[in-house]
Amino acid sequence: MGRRAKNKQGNPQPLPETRENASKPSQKKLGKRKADADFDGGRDEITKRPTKKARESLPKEDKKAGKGKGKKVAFAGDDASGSVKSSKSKGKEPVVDEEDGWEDVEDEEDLKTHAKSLFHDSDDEGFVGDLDDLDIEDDDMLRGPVQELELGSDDEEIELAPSRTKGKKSKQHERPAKIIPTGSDASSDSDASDEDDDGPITGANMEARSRALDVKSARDAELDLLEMQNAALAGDEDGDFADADDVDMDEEGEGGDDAEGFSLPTAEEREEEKKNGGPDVHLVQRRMRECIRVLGNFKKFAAKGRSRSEYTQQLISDIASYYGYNDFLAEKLFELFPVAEAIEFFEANEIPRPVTIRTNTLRTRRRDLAQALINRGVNLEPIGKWTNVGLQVFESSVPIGATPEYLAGHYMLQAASSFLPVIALGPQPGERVLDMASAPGGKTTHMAALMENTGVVFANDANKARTKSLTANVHRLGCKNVVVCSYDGREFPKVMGGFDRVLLDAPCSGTGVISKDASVKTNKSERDFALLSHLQKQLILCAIDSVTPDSKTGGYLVYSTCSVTVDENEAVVDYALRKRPNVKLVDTGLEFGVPGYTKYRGKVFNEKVSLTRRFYPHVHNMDGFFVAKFQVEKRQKTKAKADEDTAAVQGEVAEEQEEVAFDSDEDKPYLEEAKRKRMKAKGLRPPPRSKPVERAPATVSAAA
Ligand SMILES: C[S@@+](CC[C@H](N)C(=O)[O-])C[C@H]1O[C@@H](n2cnc3c(N)ncnc32)[C@H](O)[C@@H]1O
Repeated sequence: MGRRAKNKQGNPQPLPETRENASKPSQKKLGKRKADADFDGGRDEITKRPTKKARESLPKEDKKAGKGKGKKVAFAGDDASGSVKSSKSKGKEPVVDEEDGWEDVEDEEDLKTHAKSLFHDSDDEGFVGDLDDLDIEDDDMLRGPVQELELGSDDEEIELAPSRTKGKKSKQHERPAKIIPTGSDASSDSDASDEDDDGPITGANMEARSRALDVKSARDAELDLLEMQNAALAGDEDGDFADADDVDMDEEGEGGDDAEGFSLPTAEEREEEKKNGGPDVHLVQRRMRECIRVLGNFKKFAAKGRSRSEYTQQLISDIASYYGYNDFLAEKLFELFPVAEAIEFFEANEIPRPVTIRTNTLRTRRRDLAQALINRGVNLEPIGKWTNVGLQVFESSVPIGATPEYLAGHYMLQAASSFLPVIALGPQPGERVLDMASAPGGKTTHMAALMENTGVVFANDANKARTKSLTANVHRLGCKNVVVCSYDGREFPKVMGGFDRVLLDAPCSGTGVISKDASVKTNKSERDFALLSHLQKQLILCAIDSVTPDSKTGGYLVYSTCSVTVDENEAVVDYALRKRPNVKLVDTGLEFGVPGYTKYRGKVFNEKVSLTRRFYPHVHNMDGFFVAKFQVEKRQKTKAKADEDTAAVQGEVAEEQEEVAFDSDEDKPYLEEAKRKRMKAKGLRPPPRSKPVERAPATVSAAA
């Protein structure tokens, strides 16, 4: 049985035709795609890239266009015909009226908002960097994200230069689609939905209609995805996707119609290609198109004697080469989706996500902040109805990370996806809360604000260096209920426990934030994922044990990552459910998001794992993210047994041989070394090493 036989896939669609108005290609390309910049005209005009602003609007509109028979798969070079927002009336003072949300942020042509988008790196997320973070010789064992945008020296990354393109025509009409308009948007925005049916587009209704389209396309995208997943899970052979992956992968083609001149390369030809420095980018694009077409209807289009797995392998190899991933990660991510959707995911990773800020309600109100920033020439709008503190920044004539409002702590530069775990956790005033892996503090400060500076938030991070930026943010934002500490999360609840709520925003691979950190494409190996999953499993048990089931107001844990892999998400959650019978998954309370997998490539998880939520760049126009919410109840066993259990976390994880073939002996030196570092950091003298630490060879076998 071939690799993808278990996952049925949606109908791959033909790639789009050449678009007449393809924009001039950007010079900033990855790997093979660089070649596109030099390519001009003809039928390969598809290889040109649209401008960045235009590309920002791609995912949703693509998704929309992708529905039904006319569905297309757009590659990076395709023209972006995303949802477009147009300017509103001119010549008025910009006014923000929070009551009505969006409509009241008037777009001013003369607000100097013509700059191209200035923000490429706006996230605070991710354990980005390789698993050398677990390398004891590297003094940064528990390193977190590369991008720490909200603080101190990290702020350099967002000290963005003001626009130099003042006087140019406004790009307001090129605004990217709003971030995940939700059902509540749709229902509350009656103007938009009413006008969606008929009537001419006018200056007055354009904004509302555009928004309604956003709402619809985001909903469609989620529904598409659900539909595809359900079809795959149900083995619905009559469904739209029946002819994709439900056929035995090793089945041979019957000799369908290859597109003119196309044939899969033989093993020798591939070798030859490699010798010559890899395939030509245009050949790769063409081959990807063809493989997608064939995999969409294998019986009809496959060449005689060629198997499904040959096409799949070729496609994955071409994806890796085209988008610049290592083969392992390209395959791992490809496997998450039906074929056509996988391409959308990879495409979305080439496009920066919208820049968003979170109003610090300890210092200001969103409407006041919006007004202040608009007056400085920032072009912004509320993010959506699902958050009453988020603002999406489209353009700015000032560096958004250095405004007086920023320095005064009126806002945090924070990815929209980062709001989600905090919303799900819902910390209450007066509670005792733990943020187990908190630096640089985006979520800590959000929690402090929701708690109205009452109660206490223990903001912990194992990486002491990173707690500096955490502390700086806590101060800047005026959080008075935060205690910063630096323990390995696996030491909880021994160091302290009894929390009403715990957030474990776990160190992860960062596969959800590839658009911000392209290094993830190449620096993650199979072993890295095994190590991370292992660490996450250890941390989640300790996080659970830190929650007091006696809490009068809470008793909750939220587990989140900015990764989309199943090993780091559903597998960890499922593990926790198995190891801690006193916890149950509850609804996250989030209005959108795709349910977590309950079955994945032969693994079957607890059915309640469907209560977890996945967020994708190509569906929600936000970073890839995962959120699970647990309720912790009283244990049925004695306290002594419970303590024993906590101490045995490492052993328990190692027992999970069927999940992750992790060698506990191998792990010991790492833990020992971590302990030595912690002691050193505390000014204590660590005991001598018991044996030299070496990296053991990878022992992990493919999860599938
Ligand atoms: C995804 S980042 C956290 C981002 C943070 N929650 C925020 O919103 O700003 C993961 C963090 O986990 C920390 N970390 C890694 N291993 C840890 C461990 N064993 N215990 C506690 N923290 C750890 C990293 O230093 C990193 O700062």
